[in-house]
Amino acid sequence: MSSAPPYAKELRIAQLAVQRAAILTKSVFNTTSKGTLSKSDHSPVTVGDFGAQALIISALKYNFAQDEIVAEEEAEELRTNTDLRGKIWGYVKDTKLDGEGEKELGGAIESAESMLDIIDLGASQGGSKGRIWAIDPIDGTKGFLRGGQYAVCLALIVDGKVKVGVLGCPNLPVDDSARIENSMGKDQQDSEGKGVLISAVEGQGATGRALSASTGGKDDGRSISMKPLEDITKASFCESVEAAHSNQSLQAEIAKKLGIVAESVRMDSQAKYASIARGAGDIYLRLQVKRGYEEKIWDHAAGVVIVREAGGLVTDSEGKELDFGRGRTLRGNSGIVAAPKGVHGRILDVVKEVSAGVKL
Ligand SMILES: Nc1ncnc2c1ncn2[C@@H]1O[C@H](COP(=O)(O)OS(=O)(=O)O)[C@@H](OP(=O)(O)O)[C@H]1O
Ligand SMILES: [Mg+2]
Ligand SMILES: [Mg+2]
Ligand SMILES: [Mg+2]
Repeated sequence: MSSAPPYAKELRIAQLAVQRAAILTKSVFNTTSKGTLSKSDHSPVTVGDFGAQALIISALKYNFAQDEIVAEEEAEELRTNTDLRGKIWGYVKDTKLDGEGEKELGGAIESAESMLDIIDLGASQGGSKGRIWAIDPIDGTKGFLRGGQYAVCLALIVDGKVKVGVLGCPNLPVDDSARIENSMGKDQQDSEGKGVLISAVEGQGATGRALSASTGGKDDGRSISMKPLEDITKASFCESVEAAHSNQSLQAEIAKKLGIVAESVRMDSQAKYASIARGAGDIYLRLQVKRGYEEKIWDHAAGVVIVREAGGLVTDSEGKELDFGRGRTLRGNSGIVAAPKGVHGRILDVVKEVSAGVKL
C-alpha cells in the first residue's frame, strides 16, 4: 500500500474549507447590502470577510487543534454591533458543503457567540517556528464590493516556509486558457463558467479545478503551469487595481525598459498569482508605494507557493526571498516580483535599476 504524500490531509481540509467559505462569500457577493464597516486603516470589511473567516477557522480547529492561526479579521466590533453579528450568523449557520465534505470539516458552529470566539482564534502573532495557518477570508475586499475579482486564501506555513496554498477565486473563469481581462468591477455579475480552486503543495506541483466541484470524490484537479516566456517583449503585467497598493507609474517605466508593449491587466487580490500560475498572465509586480507599509503574510502566502510550484520564482523587489517567519507581516521585505524562472532575473535587474532613484 502506498502512503499518502506529505501534507495530503492539510491540502484536502484546506481545499474543503476554502470551498465552503466561498459558498458564503458568493451569497454575500450577490446581495446589495454587504454589511460593510470601515476599519481603523480605512479599508473595508464585510459580512463576507467575517463569515468566511469563522467557517475556515472552525474547520482548521476541528482538524488541527494545535496549530496557530494568523487571520486578517478580528471580532471586537461585532461584540457590540449585534445587528451586524446577527447578519453574519445568518449566513454562517446556513452555509454547508454537500456530502462527506461537511463532516470532514466538523460541521456547524454552535452559536453566534462561539462564532465570535472562533473569529478571534486568528490573532496569533506568527513567527519562525511551528505550524501556522495564514487566512485572508476575502482578499481584494474592494474588488468584492466593486463586483470584480477577489480570492478566499488559505496557506500553511511550517517553520517560516509556505508548504500548502489554496486560492478560491469565484470570479475567475474555470478555463485556464481564457484570456484575462481588466477587472475593475461590474463585469463579473454573470457567474456562468466562473469559479476556480487553485492549490499547491511544496514539491508536488500546482493544480486547478472548478470551485463548484463535488467534495465527495478524490478529484485532484488538473496540473497547471506558467506560460513559458521566451520573448519578454510579448509579456504582460498583472497588477493591482488600487493605485494606492502599487506604484503604477514606476511599473509603466519598467515595462517600457523591458520592451513590453501590452497594457497591464489590472485585477484585485491574489487572483493575480492564480492567473500567472495557470498561464493566463505572465508577471505580477507589486512595488511598494508607501514608506513603512509592511505586506501582510495572508496577502501572499498561498499565491507564492502556487506560483513557485507552477514554475515561477517569487522574490521581493531587491531579489530577497520572502520571509514568512517574521510575524504577521513580511517586515523583512519590500515589494513583490513574481515571474517565470527564466525571465525573473532580467525583470529584477530592471526593477532595481528603476527603483534606485525613487524616494518613498
Ligand atoms: N498601502 C498598501 N499597500 C499595499 N497593499 C495594501 C495597502 N493597503 C492595503 N493593502 C492590502 O492590499 C490587499 C489587496 O491587494 P490587491 O493587490 O488586491 O489590491 S487591488 O485591489 O488590486 O489594488 C488588501 O487585502 P484585503 O484587505 O484582504 O482586501 C490589503 O491587505
Ligand atoms: Mg482587508
Ligand atoms: Mg488581502
Ligand atoms: Mg482580506
